[in-house]
Amino acid sequence: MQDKLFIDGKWEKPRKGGTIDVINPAKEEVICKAAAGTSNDIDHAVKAARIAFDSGPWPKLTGAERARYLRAIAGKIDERRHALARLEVTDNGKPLPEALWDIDDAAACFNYYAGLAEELDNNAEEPIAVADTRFSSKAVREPLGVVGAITPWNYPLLMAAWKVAPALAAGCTLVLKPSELTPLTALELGRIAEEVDLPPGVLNIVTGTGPDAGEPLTEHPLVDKLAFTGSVPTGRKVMMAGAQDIKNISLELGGKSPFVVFADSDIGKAVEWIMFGIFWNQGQVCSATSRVLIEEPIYDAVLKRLTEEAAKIKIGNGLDEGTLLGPIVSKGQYDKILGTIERARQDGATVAAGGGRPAGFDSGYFIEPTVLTDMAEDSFVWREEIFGPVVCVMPFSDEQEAIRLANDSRFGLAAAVMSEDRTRCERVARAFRAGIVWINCSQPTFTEAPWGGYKQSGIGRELGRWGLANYLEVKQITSFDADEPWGWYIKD
Ligand SMILES: NC(=O)c1ccc[n+]([C@@H]2O[C@H](COP(=O)([O-])OP(=O)(O)OC[C@H]3O[C@@H](n4cnc5c(N)ncnc54)[C@H](O)[C@@H]3O)[C@@H](O)[C@H]2O)c1
Ligand SMILES: NCCCC=O
Ligand code: NA
Repeated sequence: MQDKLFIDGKWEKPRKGGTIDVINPAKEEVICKAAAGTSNDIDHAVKAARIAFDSGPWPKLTGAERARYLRAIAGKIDERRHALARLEVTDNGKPLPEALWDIDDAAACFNYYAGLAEELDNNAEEPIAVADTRFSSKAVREPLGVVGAITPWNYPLLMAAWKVAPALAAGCTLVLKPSELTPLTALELGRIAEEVDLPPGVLNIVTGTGPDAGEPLTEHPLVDKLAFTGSVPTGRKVMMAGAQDIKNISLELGGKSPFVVFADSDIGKAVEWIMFGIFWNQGQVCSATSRVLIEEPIYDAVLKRLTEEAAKIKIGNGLDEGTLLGPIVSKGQYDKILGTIERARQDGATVAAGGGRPAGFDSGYFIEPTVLTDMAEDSFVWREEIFGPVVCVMPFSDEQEAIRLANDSRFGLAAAVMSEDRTRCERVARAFRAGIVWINCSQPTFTEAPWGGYKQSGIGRELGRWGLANYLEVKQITSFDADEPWGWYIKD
């Protein structure tokens, strides 16, 4: 199955017959071969999705009927949570407890959007009061059409769920193109779709590389919407490709999110959340708080404790008991992160903890939890996303300076603030130019709350009711209800 594509309800070999090695990053071993889909496969999948949308039952079902499929998918994910989590660890490298959490979140996401699909039966129509009482008007929400969904490797099944669940709830059909680095759990989603008898063509899954499978999907004229999660450079390409046909686009891109810690914070709590903000998932989190700003009176104490605690994190294969930091997802990302640490050193930064490959690891793309200090505000490491377990720490003198430093970025995905003073937290939260703000914590993510970025971190919001709105068109239906003639040209 892994070397096949899921198109129109059937598993088929890619038309050009190519494969991609799927690698376990903890061992640098090939686990299996996935199908290398290309433009012909994408064309076939998009046409299947188009037919399923234009003449199939899916968009015409009631929300409650679609909800039954979504709940069935959630149930199947839940049934095989252990197998899916282990597969995610083997493909991505993350520690097993994190993978289990992701799988549970993915199931919860399908259940949540099942609820919103049911609600659509009652709230898809909204009466609009218009000024001229001879008319009545209403806004009707309808499924947007065929979606091209492109996902990254950091949360493989969860990022797919964030798109597939709301799109299905809305009545759309999809072609999902998962990351070539971690395609396995997305293929399992295809198997689940088959088991729950999702109508053919409603969900199609085409594995392949960005240029060979992703790009043709973004350029396909029969796709109505592109839903993309990934890096800013690729997001830019997706937007440009979508511009050709004026496709609806939502982008969830990168970040360089700040975490502002005020001097009245508890040192232990601050260090724990700083660590969760950057070492969870090996720092491969779009919203990772990778720039930590600490108020001067506690800077030395926080830094000391942070470097001590970072050095204690248990590194290992994600399947091993007690592992809290697994390998980086791929050789490419591993080299990129080590290269950035080296560049930071050359630019004058101090490596206060970690900074390289941990001792005793012969294979696997492992990097130590790394703490950098003394970097310049305009340095590469302070400004660019690293997407690894590397945190930059800088002192600040007052609230105004903290806000200036926090917002001085082309990104605006997330931000966090810690202080005992709730009024100050609220004030700083409002001052951040970011789509997600955490107070006295960093990273907890809830299916019900909107997710997305300001500035170059993206366009649109996933999750919550905003996530459903991504996949709905709004139609105005206005009726002239008066008995008298209109009387503009014909007066009698
Ligand atoms: N904002 C969020 O919610 C969020 C979530 C996860 C990851 N991210 C971001 O994703 C990035 C890491 O993920 P990545 O390395 O997989 O990103 P990426 O941009 O390299 O790849 C993302 C996806 O796009 C595909 N792709 C590559 N080139 C393409 C092209 N020309 N046309 C169409 N598709 C193409 C890839 O195959 C992959 O499926 C980070 O920058 C991270 O911040 C953001
Ligand atoms: N907690 C999930 C974050 C998704 C972005 O990378
Ligand atoms: Na992999």
